[in-house]
Amino acid sequence: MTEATAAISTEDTIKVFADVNLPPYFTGSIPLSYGASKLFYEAGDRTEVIDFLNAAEPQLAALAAACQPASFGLAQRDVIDESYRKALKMDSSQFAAQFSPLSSGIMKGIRKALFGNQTIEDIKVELYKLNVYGPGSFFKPHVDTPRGANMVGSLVVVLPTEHEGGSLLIRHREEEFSFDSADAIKKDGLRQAHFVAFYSDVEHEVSVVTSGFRVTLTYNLHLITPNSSIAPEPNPPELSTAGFKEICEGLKASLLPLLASPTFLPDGGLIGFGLTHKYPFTIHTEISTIKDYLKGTDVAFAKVCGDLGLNFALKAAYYESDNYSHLAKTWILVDEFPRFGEEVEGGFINAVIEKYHTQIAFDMSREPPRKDEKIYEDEEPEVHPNARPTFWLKPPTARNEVETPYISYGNEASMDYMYGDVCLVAEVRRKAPVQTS
Ligand SMILES: O=C(O)CCC(=O)C(=O)O
Ligand SMILES: [Fe+2]
Repeated sequence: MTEATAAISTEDTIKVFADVNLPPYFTGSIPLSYGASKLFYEAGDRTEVIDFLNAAEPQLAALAAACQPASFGLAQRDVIDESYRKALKMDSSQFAAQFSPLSSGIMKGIRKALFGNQTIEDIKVELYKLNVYGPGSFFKPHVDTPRGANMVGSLVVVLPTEHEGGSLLIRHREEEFSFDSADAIKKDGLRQAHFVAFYSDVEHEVSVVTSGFRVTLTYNLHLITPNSSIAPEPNPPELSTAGFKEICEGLKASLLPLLASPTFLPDGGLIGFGLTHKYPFTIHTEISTIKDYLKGTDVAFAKVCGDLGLNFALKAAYYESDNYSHLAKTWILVDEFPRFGEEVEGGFINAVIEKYHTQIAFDMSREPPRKDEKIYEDEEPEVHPNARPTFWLKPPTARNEVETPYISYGNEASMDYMYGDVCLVAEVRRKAPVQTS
């Protein structure tokens, strides 16, 4: 490298570094969809509601009347000084807003635009106050008082009300940015909230509101790092988690000796668990995705299988329903809900076995037929040649029953239904016996 190019590139690089300047704010608008526009607040001993998609002057005046004068931080104290800040505030304990920066997607934008998804685990948003700026209100230039060591920024959401003035001015590195939310709100027909998020070190002010009411929700943005003093989520009470752990331990303690016993499924087989809870799905749902939704004891079954190193999966289980129940020993277990566009010949079960990847389970856990029960020769349970011996440790519950319609073929084609149940099935493997010749 020659000296000249080295000198030029150094200068260039220095210039690039000197000029780099990311905006210190993130702004945008968000439609206040149905259900996100209402705010409930305490007014004396009454609870009032205001809908920001339809807020007339008297309702805004009533909201203002329920507020208190807004203070600001000066030398570690909260002071009220109307020559510096003339505005009204309501503490977050006094109101509930349906609007949420999380469900509206604003937080996703803030994380991306202002915090670059670096090593930051998360940015927590905390509702701070509601502010009402009536005619003549303003807030002179200031930097927000840090509320906690991890506070990294503020989010201001201006709700769609008719007003003039009240621009938010942001200053950073001799640059000024102005957000005339009043104008923007008017332009989109009072349907959208406008927001600005900015870093904690950024100076800002609110210019004088000349008419109407400017209503804002303000939020603190906190940085959550592994070492931060703010816990991302409070730890749950001891009891609730201990219960789950104990259940898993109990299940494991009873399953382990069974698996270790040489007489239990000596050549391997399947163990099944009927689900305790009901899950929302249709025959178009991919069965494996239901795993993510398991609750309560159902998660416990899955966890125990996982901990014991058993392969397990959710399956749709069907049995021939026209057998007497004590003969219904053969189940078929399928990874997806069977669907037939074509006519089904030779019975549903056989058609599923033919068309889908199916495990055939021979139920070992049912009582054998009683001695005094009359069994006809042709009712004897037939064991399918590929059937695997199976124990239902908890029988299918029909709680997650799926109705599978199909056209059965007979003298006349007719519509038939099979009922299956979603359950958890785990594989019990035994070492293959040593071959002797
Ligand atoms: O209402 C606004 O636009 C910002 C108010 C503000 O700066 C504050 O509450 O600290
Ligand atoms: Fe501020």
